[in-house]
Amino acid sequence: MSDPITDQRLLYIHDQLSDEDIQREVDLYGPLTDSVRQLIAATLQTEVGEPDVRRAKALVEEAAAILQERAIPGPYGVRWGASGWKRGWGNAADGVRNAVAPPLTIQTDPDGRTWTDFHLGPQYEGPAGLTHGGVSALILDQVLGDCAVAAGSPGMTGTLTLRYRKPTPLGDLHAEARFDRMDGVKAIVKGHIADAAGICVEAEGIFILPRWAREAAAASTAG
Ligand SMILES: CCCCCCCCCCCCCC(=O)SCCNC(=O)CCNC(=O)[C@H](O)C(C)(C)COP(=O)(O)OP(=O)(O)OC[C@H]1O[C@@H](n2cnc3c(N)ncnc32)[C@H](O)[C@@H]1OP(=O)(O)O
Repeated sequence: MSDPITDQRLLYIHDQLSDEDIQREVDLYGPLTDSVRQLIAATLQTEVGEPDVRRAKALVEEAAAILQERAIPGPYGVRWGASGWKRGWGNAADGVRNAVAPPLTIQTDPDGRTWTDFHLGPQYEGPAGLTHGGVSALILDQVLGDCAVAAGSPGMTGTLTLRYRKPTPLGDLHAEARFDRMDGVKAIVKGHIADAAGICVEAEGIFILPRWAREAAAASTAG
């Protein structure tokens, strides 16, 4: 039987790709992912006739078959190249190869604040015309998690508390986070999503490096 911690560790991969090779992959797969993202929105919004829907379905299936001819068997994981360039390309919030990701481009200011301006299309709808609350949670989890990383305390989300203050529209939005404090091994980070009129969702996250990773880090420092 597989052990989830071992399985997770195996997906942190140092493959030593050069920056040039990684950039080539960004240039190749980034546009493919954008095309699939367009396809997702088009699938939702199309009003063409039945023959065109059937033709589109066959073309999509053909494209999927081409891509599946050679493919990894499971998740992408997190990979590092020779220079340390980190690729979480399967990440559901900001993965370069994940068409489900909005995607977010998260910036970090010199003072440690993380932020992103992003656009949510119709595929992220919950209540009519508004952002799905779970999508807001996805975005805040990532922006707050990256803020913990920037503060030098990377970790898994232990607890994420949200307060939905007013409905979040679809369209152009902003999210940001600031490191608040450490409480033992727990990094506490606060943030929000806002539209042009102000804050829609507030969040507080507790990020914890799992025990196995803390023990590995302590062992490498001791060694
Ligand atoms: C591996 C590296 C990961 C790096 C990721 C960077 C990605 C960045 C982007 C990320 C964005 C996306 C991110 C995602 O999507 S992360 C995906 C969603 N999160 C998960 O799946 C996490 C699942 N849970 C776990 O893995 C473990 O339970 C964790 C790691 C959370 C703690 O397990 P661990 O065995 O280490 O805990 P411990 O028993 O030694 O306790 C230690 C302390 O923590 C306190 N405590 C325990 N649990 C919780 C809790 N749930 N809330 C609040 N506090 C909690 C506990 O009381 C104690 O406090 P104190 O008594 O000392 O005061």
